[in-house]
Amino acid sequence: MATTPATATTTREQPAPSSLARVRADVDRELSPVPVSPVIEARDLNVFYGDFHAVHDVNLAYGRNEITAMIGPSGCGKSTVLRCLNRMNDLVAGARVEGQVVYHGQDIYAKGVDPIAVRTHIGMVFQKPNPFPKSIYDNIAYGPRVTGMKVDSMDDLVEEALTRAALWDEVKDKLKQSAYGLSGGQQQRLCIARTIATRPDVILMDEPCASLDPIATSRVEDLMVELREDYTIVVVTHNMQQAARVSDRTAFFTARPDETTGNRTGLLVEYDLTSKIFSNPGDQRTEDYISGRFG
Ligand SMILES: Nc1ncnc2c1ncn2[C@@H]1O[C@H](COP(=O)(O)OP(=O)(O)OP(=O)(O)O)[C@@H](O)[C@H]1O
Repeated sequence: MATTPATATTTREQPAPSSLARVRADVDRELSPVPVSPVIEARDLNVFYGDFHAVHDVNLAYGRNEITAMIGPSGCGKSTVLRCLNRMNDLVAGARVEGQVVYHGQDIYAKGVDPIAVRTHIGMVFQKPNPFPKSIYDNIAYGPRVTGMKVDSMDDLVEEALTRAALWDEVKDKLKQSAYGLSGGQQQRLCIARTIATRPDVILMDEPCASLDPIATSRVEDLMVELREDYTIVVVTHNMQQAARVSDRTAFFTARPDETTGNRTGLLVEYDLTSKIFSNPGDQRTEDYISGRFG
């Protein structure tokens, strides 16, 4: 069984477009070429929707306290892979997963593993902010309550989660008001706070800024970089500037058409440090994509 992620095997000389060069000094840091002691790892991951082979043989390790971006053209399987990482695909009719997702040494698809427990450790933030039709306070308290989490003071936990999500100052005087009264960007930070409240150590984000304006996007990106200190973050994004701005490592996926059926199966092309992917990718397909030649 292959456990090492795909890595570049060739060196290319053409530089990436300057707009994708790293622009945030606070993101850069020294990292080993592959993640040391990954928190979560996809091994020989294949995903099917009915007869359709959506994702082929993905091997990818997600480093502790790192932000990993998954990028690639529409339909290459990024969201499908993301949903495998906390068994969200269990909820999709007809979806079937083969291979392993190993979280702290445990295959989360092994017999007897409770998917709800998995999702409290590996939380997810979706493309559209989806607060519950409840107060701001109850949105945060909901997860700890339903999972029976032992909490000394719910008030403290709510404050802590909202503070970590950089929202406390904006909402501390209206905790009993409906979450629907918040702006889209605030709602997304509330959803991040709600995820944090169950004390996960991995946060999955599926295009978390897709419905936000540039200012709200920038707040969420800042938050991601702050949260990296305590969490392992995996983000699917269509926005290559965003991947270049916030992530430590980037995985580039593409979709390969089947010669007989024409069905397009997603595969991992290349995975490396973000600075390398956007300046000197090892695969022509990556370079074509990041330079806008296809996708
Ligand atoms: N619930 C589903 N049932 C059937 N096929 C699906 C389902 N979800 C995704 N697919 C198919 O699986 C493939 C991968 O989809 P996925 O959404 O993971 O790709 P993606 O790279 O995230 O795309 P996008 O960037 O457009 O969101 C696509 O061909 C898609 O049509």
